Amino acid sequence: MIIALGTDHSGFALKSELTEYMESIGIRIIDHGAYTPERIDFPDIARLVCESVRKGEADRGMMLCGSGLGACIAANKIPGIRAAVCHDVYSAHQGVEHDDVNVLCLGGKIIGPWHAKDIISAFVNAKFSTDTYFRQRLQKLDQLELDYAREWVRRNDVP
Ligand SMILES: O=C(CO)[C@H](O)[C@H](O)[C@H](O)COP(=O)(O)O
Repeated sequence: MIIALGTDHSGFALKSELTEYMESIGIRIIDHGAYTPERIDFPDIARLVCESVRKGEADRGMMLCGSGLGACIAANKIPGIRAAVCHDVYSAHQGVEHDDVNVLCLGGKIIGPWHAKDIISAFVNAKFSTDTYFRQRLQKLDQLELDYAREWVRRNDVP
């Protein structure tokens, strides 16, 4: 599996502790930074990670920030992205199985590397369910995205 990986400064230390493990379990990483611990805004990195997923360069994405929350909010602004903060193993696999989560968000100030490794393993080994009703819910998520994009276009008087 190919994972587009990104972090801001607050997740930088955790990212550094995870890459070797990820490669050891067969994950190929596309590293979108940050490459140093200097302050950097998570929306800028989330854009790169999510674009990588949207373009199909990566199968899934992973974003780190201090809490995981800012990264998750940013990622979920991007069409086609279903990001989730998962700080437990159950959410990490259930999120993929039921909701087709495609960007895992972790908080570098919240969890340590050992717990993060278990969560990553659960995330990458999980597959979206074949049950029709989960697919129907995804279609409803897409419809929400479309409806509000249309509303934005109307409100901003875009021809
Ligand atoms: O957790 C975050 C957003 O949800 C960020 O990664 C930052 O850690 C947090 O906002 C604090 O920012 P600062 O620039 O480190 O003060």
